[in-house]
Amino acid sequence: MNPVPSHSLLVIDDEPDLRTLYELTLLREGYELDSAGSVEEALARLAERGYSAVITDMRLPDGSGLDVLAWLERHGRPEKALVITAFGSAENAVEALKAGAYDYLTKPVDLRQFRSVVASALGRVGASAQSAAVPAAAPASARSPGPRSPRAGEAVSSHPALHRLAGDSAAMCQVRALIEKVARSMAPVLLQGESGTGKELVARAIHDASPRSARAFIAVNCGAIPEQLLEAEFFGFRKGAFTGAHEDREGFFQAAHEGTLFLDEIGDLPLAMQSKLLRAIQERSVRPVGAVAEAPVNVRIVSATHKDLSAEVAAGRFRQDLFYRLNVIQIRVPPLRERIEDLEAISERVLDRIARDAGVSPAPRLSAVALAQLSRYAFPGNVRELENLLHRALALSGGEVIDVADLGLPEAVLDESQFGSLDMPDRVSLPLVAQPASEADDPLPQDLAAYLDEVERSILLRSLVRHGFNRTAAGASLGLSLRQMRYRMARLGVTEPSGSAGEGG
Ligand SMILES: Nc1ncnc2c1ncn2[C@@H]1O[C@H](COP(=O)(O)OP(=O)(O)OP(=O)(O)O)[C@@H](O)[C@H]1O
Repeated sequence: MNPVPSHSLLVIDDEPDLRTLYELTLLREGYELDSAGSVEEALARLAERGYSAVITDMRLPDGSGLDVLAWLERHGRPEKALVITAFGSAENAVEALKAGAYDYLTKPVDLRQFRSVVASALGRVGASAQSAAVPAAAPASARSPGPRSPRAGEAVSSHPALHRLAGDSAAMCQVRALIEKVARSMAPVLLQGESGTGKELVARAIHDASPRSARAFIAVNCGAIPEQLLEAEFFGFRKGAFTGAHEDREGFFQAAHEGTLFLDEIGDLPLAMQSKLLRAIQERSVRPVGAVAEAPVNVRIVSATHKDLSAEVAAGRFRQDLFYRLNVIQIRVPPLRERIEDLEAISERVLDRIARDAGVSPAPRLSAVALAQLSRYAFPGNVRELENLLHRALALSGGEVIDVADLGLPEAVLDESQFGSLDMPDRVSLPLVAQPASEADDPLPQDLAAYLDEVERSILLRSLVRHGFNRTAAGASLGLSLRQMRYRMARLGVTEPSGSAGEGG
């Protein structure tokens, strides 16, 4: 292998023998090296210069590897951090990953794995890992040392991969910010969310925004594989391992080598397979069925479930130690009804896609009334159900505009109380403008709509003032959701003074 002197590393360990071992291993790979024996020494070196990556032991005489991670984080440093933890201390590994470590290794350190993890941290994908089982080699992705993670309050520069997730609700923005943050590390991610919410799309975005994007993203639906085939599918098999095994075949792990393995419906994995998966994750190596030796693999695991996995653990259906390994970082993908303000953007995106696939141009649009009706539907099947509904509606409409009739949503399935209609008759203003009997002869407004608008505007303003311009609270006091409140304010041109509470809690 060609030396790559441009990569510089800082190795932190208080045991001189181990330091020497790491140094010899890494020097042979062509890296430039510095070493330190304590937190204090490490921070002094880091204050002097930057490195491509830092490799630190967890336990140090004057502190812990986490202190080094915290310093890097505090100073917005771009170095990737690898942490070496004592064997069996999963808590430490999890803590390190949560603190921003790129990856961890357990003692005693397997040198082949060590080289491979360092290469992966430096973006030298494939540099020193075994490659027999690797699918078509792709060029190593160039590493650009960006910030370690977005600081609080800092705008997240969004990666193109994130644009596939339509919607700008607060919940969706948070999901995108988390994806961007976790994409850089090796930490396992657990996606939790109802069926059809977009978990696979999120998993793909994590992969595409990560340094592994040039390698494979392998998606596996754990619930769809017959139990007796699981081991062969996950780890591959050797020719002759069982009847019908006419040739060697790689499994999901080998196919995802140096890439990402997405384990969908992980809660459906039988207990026996859970043990084997845990072992593969801990050992970072797999043994194909019928093989004698294990082969190292470098795979990032993203898993997903619609189940409450901690309840599954409590019920004895899911291994606690595996849950612990998979759930280092959790991202909740909320149901569509909790971010109904995303409906328009997602519908547009879906209609564009359907039209493109069908070769139709321009893409059809939802009429305002159709959108209002959709927003009153709870979407138990989430975005996937919306997609199916739009497919059907498009076929029925046959034109450029999809209207209420094309949606085929019976009134009985629409929920006014929770989701509210944008076009509903005004429940607030009508009773309030009813005049007392003594005023029965007062002149009637010449423009009823404008008159009612004025009444509504004044009520909205009074309630906003009373609630310090907190739109959520003001809306709630009038029996309106935040979305309805926003719509009415926009329609009537009611604005809030700058610096006010806005949406509030
Ligand atoms: N924010 C979004 N913007 C655009 N399309 C989306 C969005 N979220 C989901 N989709 C689309 O909705 C469909 C369902 O998404 P996906 O398969 O990722 O959901 P899932 O949560 O993994 O479902 P399941 O749990 O059933 O496997 C996909 O076609 C996906 O492209």
